[in-house]
Amino acid sequence: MSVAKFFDYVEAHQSDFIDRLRKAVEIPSVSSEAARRPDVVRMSEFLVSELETLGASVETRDVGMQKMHDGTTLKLPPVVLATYGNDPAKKTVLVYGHYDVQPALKEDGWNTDPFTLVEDEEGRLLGRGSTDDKGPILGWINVIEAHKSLGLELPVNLKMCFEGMEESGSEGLDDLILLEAKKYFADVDVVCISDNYWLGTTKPCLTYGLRGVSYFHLSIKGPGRDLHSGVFGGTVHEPMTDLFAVMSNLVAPNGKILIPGIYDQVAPLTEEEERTYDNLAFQMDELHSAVGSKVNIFDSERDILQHRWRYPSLSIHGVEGAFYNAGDKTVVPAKVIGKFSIRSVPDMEPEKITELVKKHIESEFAKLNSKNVLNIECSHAGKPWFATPNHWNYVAAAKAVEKVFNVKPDMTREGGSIPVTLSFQDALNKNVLLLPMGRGDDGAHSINEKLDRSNYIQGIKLLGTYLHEIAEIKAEEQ
Ligand SMILES: C[C@H](N)C(=O)N[C@@H](Cc1c[nH]cn1)C(=O)O
Ligand SMILES: [Zn+2]
Ligand SMILES: [Zn+2]
Repeated sequence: MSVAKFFDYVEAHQSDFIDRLRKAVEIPSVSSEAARRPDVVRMSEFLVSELETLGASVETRDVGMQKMHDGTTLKLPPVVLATYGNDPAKKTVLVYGHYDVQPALKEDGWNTDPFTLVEDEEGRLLGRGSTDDKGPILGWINVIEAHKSLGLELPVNLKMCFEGMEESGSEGLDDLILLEAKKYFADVDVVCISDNYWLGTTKPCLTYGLRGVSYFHLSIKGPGRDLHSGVFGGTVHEPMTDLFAVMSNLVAPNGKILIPGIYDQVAPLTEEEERTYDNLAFQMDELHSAVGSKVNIFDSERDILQHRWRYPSLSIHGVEGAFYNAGDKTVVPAKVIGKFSIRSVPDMEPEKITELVKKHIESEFAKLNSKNVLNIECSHAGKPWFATPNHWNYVAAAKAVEKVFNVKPDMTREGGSIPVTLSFQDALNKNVLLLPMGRGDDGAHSINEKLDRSNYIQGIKLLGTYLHEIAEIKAEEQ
């Protein structure tokens, strides 16, 4: 079938699709904040309603309770499972996305309210979740709408799995995938996830690798309450001083991780892998514009990509319990929790990472001779993922990119993490493809997150065309 009618529909309904994204961005579905949990649930209800209106069969799955760090529990948001089409003669494509978002406050430096979708004069659709991952999720829904309105059958059966905890470790989802592998997901042929970004700003890509992530909470407590630094400073072991001493020995300013043994598990770089970095559409100035300055550690594009994709990194994120407001409060915080994470790569194992981190931190803390109490916990961990990109799933996606963008896609890996990717690959034993919608400078997790109007609209065409190309794959190509 020619996709021309579908393309025309998408072009003509841009405003409707942007309105749908506007409604989604208005729901502040921040999974990491307990107070926002009702909004995360509201976001799931929004998706259910959109999908049901379009005639999909939808169910929500309760995935249990989340144990919070203070010992309380909180109900996890539901996983939305939906099916559109159920023809045994067609292939079945499972698509995954997440409807939760990272936190965002105007005071963080946003130019506009993060939970109001604003289109600027350059066609950038600004708002939290626009690119990560509400735009792509709605992309699939828009594809269904276009086909339904045009009276066209989808060329495949579409199964959807949308979760609300991806930004907080995908709690509960692995168990559901294992439970449903031979039931709800039994007839899945291939998996497609749109939840990452082009390498730069101009060329689409298909992605076949992700780093894993292990997130740590390092707490140090001592005094029974916050103290006056004038009265007690110099006379007590201060948790914040201990925390800074320990945390300053995690990573060097040049990015080298200081935890002994951490690089021992990293797979060596082969000549074959080295060649995959040749001719990628990635320029230093694109990195500078995505970062917002020229603070790159490495001077070559190749080194930058290798340190983003195939070497581990350690980032320090923040300190809970520390004084951080404007002004000069002279407090000694009684308990502080340092937050950091390690992006892991093949062949690193989360259990080994945690063991090495704990050993190193305990030994650094012991050197301080402090009477404070230290506790270190891994709050969530996901493994790195790697797929073979010559599967027909990738062939279909590459053809779709050529039809929509008139260019062959770059084949990339990604520095971020989507732990469920590996869960689907292992539990269903099916090929998984990452098919990004947004650009490398979208600012996911940052201030002023955006999705360009053209990426949203062309992205809808891409997702729809990919489904058509999957249907076109001949038996001998499989
Ligand atoms: C790549 C994806 N869009 C994403 O942002 N993933 C998150 C997942 C995560 C894990 N812990 C917290 N968030 C990421 O890579 O940070
Ligand atoms: Zn994210
Ligand atoms: Zn995401």
